[in-house]
Amino acid sequence: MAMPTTVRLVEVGPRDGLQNEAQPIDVADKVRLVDDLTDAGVSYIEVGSFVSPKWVPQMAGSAQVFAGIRQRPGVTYAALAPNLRGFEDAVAAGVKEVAVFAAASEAFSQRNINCSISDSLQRFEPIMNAALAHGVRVRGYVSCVLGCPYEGKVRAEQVAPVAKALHEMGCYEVSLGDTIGTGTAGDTRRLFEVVSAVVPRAQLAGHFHDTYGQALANVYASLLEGISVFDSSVAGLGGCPYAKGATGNIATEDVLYLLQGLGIETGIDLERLIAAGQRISTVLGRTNGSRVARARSAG
Ligand SMILES: CC(C)(COP(=O)([O-])OP(=O)([O-])OC[C@H]1O[C@@H](n2cnc3c(N)ncnc32)[C@H](O)[C@@H]1OP(=O)([O-])[O-])[C@@H](O)C(=O)NCCC(=O)NCCSC(=O)C[C@@](C)(O)CC(=O)[O-]
Repeated sequence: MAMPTTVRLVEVGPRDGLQNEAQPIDVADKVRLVDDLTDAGVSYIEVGSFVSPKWVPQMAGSAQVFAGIRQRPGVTYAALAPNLRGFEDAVAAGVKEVAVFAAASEAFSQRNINCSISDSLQRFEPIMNAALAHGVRVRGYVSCVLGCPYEGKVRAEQVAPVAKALHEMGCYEVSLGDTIGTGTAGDTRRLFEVVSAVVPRAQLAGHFHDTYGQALANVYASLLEGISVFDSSVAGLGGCPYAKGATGNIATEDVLYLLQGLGIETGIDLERLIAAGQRISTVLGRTNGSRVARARSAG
């Protein structure tokens, strides 16, 4: 399998990253983060979520964030939508791309979106129809692809039918999420081998959390499997409110450094990205989760 020559990074820091913060974050700080990421050359930014504020309070101001950001032509500014209500709110906020999210584990599906996997897939159907009517593109997520906080190990054979269903209902890309960051490079290779039998590799993405320090190895393993889209989070922000102990996504700065070392271009300016991550880390009063950013600021 040839390694891809170009990679697209999906920046999920403003959404996956900030959704898990305990402290309130001002809309202005969220807007500044998205604008900084735009200025760093990021081509895809997940800005927020149109979910119930009772479930994820931190995403409550997403419409205001969309109203405040500078949108550069050619950059995708996306949001999560768990149901038709969320989709309609997203469209009203001017969102042109949404993501629906399912899980490979029943227990996580219940805890995260309060329904079974099969009910969630049915709930997405009206979103797909409405999206088609509004010219909105839909990306799909499958959570817990390598492990579940409630059920333990998850087999690739559990992931494949969920990814297939999302692809068949019209998601142009399906991102496979190692929500709790327990997966290894071997697990990752097997996952993509199995799932690519039902969804083409060009329409699959990898979404790795770094809880066990394996995320960068898993990105490399995915590259060896021909995967060329990765979700990452500036400064390694994040976690998941329904996956206790899960740390942030792999830091965008660290993936970028890996890719640059492989001669793979992304269009992102590493120094500006580091500055964006440092600024939001300071606002949140947290240690920057990017090893590359920490090393650069120490030097
Ligand atoms: C899906 C629901 C809404 C079901 O929640 P529910 O309680 O079953 O829904 P409901 O239809 O019974 O509605 C309950 C209340 O929520 C309201 N409501 C209903 N829908 C919306 C909406 N769209 N926006 C705003 N409000 C909404 C609705 O109006 C009602 O309000 P009330 O009458 O009680 O005042 C809920 O479970 C939910 O919002 N879950 C979101 C969970 C979430 O955002 N998780 C994090 C994202 S997933 C993730 O991080 C993983 C990922 C993608 O990064 C990949 C990985 O790492 O694995």
